[in-house]
Amino acid sequence: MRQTKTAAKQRYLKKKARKHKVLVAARKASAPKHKQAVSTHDGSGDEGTGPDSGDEGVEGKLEVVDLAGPSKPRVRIVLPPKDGEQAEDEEDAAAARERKKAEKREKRANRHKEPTAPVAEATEPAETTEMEVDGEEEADGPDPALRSPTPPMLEPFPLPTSAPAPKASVLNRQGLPAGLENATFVDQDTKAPIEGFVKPDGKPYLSERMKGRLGAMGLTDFFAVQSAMLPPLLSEDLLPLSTPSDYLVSAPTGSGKTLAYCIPLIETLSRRQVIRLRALIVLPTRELVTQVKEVLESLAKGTGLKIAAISGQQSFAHEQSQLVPVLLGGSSSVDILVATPGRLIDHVNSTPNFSLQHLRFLVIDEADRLLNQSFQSWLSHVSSHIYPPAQPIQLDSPPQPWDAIAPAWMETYGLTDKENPFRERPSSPCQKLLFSATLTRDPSKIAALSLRTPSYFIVQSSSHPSGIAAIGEHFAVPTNLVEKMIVMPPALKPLNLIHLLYAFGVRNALVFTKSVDAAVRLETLLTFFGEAWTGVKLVARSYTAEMKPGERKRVMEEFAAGKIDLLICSDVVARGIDLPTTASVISYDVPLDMRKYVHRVGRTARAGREGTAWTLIEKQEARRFKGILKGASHEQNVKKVKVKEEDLEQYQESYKIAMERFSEHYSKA
Ligand SMILES: Nc1ncnc2c1ncn2[C@@H]1O[C@H](COP(=O)(O)OP(=O)(O)OP(=O)(O)O)[C@@H](O)[C@H]1O
Repeated sequence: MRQTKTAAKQRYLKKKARKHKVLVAARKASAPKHKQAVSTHDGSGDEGTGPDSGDEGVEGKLEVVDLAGPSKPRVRIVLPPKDGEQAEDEEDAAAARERKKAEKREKRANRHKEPTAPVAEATEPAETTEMEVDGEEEADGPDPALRSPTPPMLEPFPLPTSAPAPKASVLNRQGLPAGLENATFVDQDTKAPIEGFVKPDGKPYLSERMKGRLGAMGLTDFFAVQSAMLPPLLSEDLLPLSTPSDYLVSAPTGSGKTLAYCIPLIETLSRRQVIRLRALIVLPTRELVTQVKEVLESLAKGTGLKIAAISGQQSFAHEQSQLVPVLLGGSSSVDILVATPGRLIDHVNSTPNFSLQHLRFLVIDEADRLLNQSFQSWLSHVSSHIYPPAQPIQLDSPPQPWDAIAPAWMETYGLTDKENPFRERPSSPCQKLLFSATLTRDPSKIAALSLRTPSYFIVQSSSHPSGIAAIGEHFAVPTNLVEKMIVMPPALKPLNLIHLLYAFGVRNALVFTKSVDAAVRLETLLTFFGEAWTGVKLVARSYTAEMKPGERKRVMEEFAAGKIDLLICSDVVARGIDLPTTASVISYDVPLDMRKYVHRVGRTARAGREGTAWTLIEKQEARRFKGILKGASHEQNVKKVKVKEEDLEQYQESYKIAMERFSEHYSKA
């Protein structure tokens, strides 16, 4: 035994000497040609990944392992492991095997991923297995596809993570107004009959006219957010004696937030005598501006209130002519203005006599979005026009009666209330109301609003509350929403979508893609597929911000009328848009964060209806998506659905034809 060991050792030392010679020869030979040495390898220059040197005389591999510089290539000999002395080499070999596997996987994944099309080649051999469709393994460790094929010395690219929720005391110190760290919770299932909606003293909150309007709209009961918000908002007068409190309201998508602020606005302002701009509603998109204006007009019938919208859908001059009567300073042609922030600031800056000094209500709907994006610093602009400036205003000529100066502004105009000289200077009666399905309580955003004695209301289901852990942000989805996800290899994503449509019978669906371009391409593919498919036909249309307003309106109407089965869009319609016929939402591309997820899925299951949200997840995205759900304590709500590879085979032939046409179509374009 001992002899055998000694003989082995001698053999080893001889080999070592031979290798040393080779090493010296290699040093000499490779010094000027080190680059070439790399290129004859795999091109990566990675340690331990190079192929065999091909030197038959040496039991091992000669590798250029590092390029310190042109004059100093470092070469090492990789020997087969001996008697456990080369544990490090074993690790190297294992690491190399892992890397090779990862490289193969990456190559396969790259073959699946056609960079310009929204789909991958259907003809690619499907590698789906039960495990992959299930995506189960992500729960235990990193997705193998995510194990980086890049050299091990590189740190993995960090994925975004949510910051831990700050404590209430910290939020207070950072400037969150008192009252906001403790929310009032309202059960989403609460309902209040409109007929018996009366004050504690038995007097009705609503006028007969308003009740008539709500009846005409088919409403019999108030939803939770309405029954919670109407009493405090309807208790104040048109010009309250004390300054009214501000409110922040977080309620799920489709829970009726629009009426929760439109009804009090109309009821309060219908008592006005002269027209002043007393309510301003700010919304992030044109679609929402139009939608809310329509709701207001419907509620305001018979009041004489004037409502206008400024969102850039009409020319600037036309909008100006709607807002201010010519030559009359401080006056207004409208009582209620619905606006996008950018256009609003344009008018504040450029429309003569346009003034916000009379505002009684400032409503910020989709507040988190509007507060998170600066939109030309719209909020500070608006704030500086609601409150009178500290210094007196220098006028070219003395103010005239028709200048219609708001009481709160009189002093700065050099005017005093002569009839009541002892009266305190009235502060602005402007009441701020913030609404969203994903409202932020980020102090840095909220502080800019200068809220007065604010209260915070959260409407959520008592049966499955969600997202309360994060004090900074609250997420809730509609009670009747069913949430599902399918995890699949990227190559099979289009076929999984097709399966949802043709086998699961998903119709009246909004499909979300990551970009406008992806939406248009998916529409093209589905149209070609539909033409090749011999079974049931369906109509898919893309809906993008690039379409003309008239075309967008027509497409919306066709979808609402059930003439379009599938409306494919980017996140432009994810917020606020109310299309009651939407039965399903499909996230063809995974939403980037929880907020986007909540707004997308909230296009269905609105106003107490049923609805299903599907999320299609490429295998390598699964871990991240689950992390997003987990961060909002929502992972239990989304059920995983398995789709077997054999179920997709039936579409292969039509899909191949569709892909050929698709490639032809885009090669011509
Ligand atoms: N009390 C009610 N009874 C019946 N339907 C209602 C009631 N209140 C609102 N609705 C309907 O519910 C739907 C959703 O309302 P709304 O658009 O205001 O939701 P939302 O909370 O603003 O949603 P999102 O956060 O997505 O903007 C609308 O079609 C609206 O007409």
